[in-house]
Amino acid sequence: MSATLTINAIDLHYGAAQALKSVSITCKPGRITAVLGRNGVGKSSTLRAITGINTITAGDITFGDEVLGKAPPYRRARMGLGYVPQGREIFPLLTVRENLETGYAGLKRADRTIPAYIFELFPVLKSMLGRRGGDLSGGQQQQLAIGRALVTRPRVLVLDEPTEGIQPSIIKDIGRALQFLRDEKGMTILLVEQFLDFCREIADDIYVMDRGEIQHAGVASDLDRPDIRRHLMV
Ligand SMILES: Nc1ncnc2c1ncn2[C@@H]1O[C@H](COP(=O)(O)OP(=O)(O)OP(=O)(O)O)[C@@H](O)[C@H]1O
Repeated sequence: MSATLTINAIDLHYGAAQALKSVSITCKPGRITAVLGRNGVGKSSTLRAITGINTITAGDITFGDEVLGKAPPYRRARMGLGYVPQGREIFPLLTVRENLETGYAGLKRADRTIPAYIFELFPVLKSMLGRRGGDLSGGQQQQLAIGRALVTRPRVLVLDEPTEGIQPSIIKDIGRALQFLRDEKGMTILLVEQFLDFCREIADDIYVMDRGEIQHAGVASDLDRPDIRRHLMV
């Protein structure tokens, strides 16, 4: 069921400005891959290229043995790409249940249920099903955004800075949830992060970006190396 996500030498431009230069990343099933780097180095652009929100100008992205090509975001979601955007983008006026149900759009009628394991990972969502999304704390909204992505039955889960602005106890819950998805569901997980300790703890493979390029590809323990940390210092 799971699939390898391969980003192969992609470029991305905003007008004349080049944001990504020949970026290559391989995300394997049952592993957590983290992309690290300072503000503005191209991390979110990489994720938006994967989801199809932004169009690449060179290279290709494959999902299993399918080339994504020009597939629009909704088709990528149907192929099994789950996305948790930066800033969460939950619907503030919809209830928690309705937010989760927005994940049904690409599913066959028979699959339109909320898998029970989502409430085991994030019990707060069950107790707040009738509350409006906008009434939740930032951390609860992040759990909701992850839950909504899981409703779509992803094979690959892509998360943009899931710990940003979140309190430590909820960061721990999110870390445990990602480890569960990796270990028990064999999911392919790619996350962009600036929080090094979080990556050191839960990531398997890491990529360090600087100025639109991958500067280092390795394993999480490389984050202890001074030459790698140098790329990450503000
Ligand atoms: N829509 C856009 N139009 C023009 N330039 C953009 C756009 N989005 C991003 N950029 C530029 O592209 C570069 C990479 O931005 P990107 O958001 O991918 O970086 P990032 O590493 O995710 O940073 P952050 O952590 O701040 O989100 C930056 O120079 C940024 O200013």
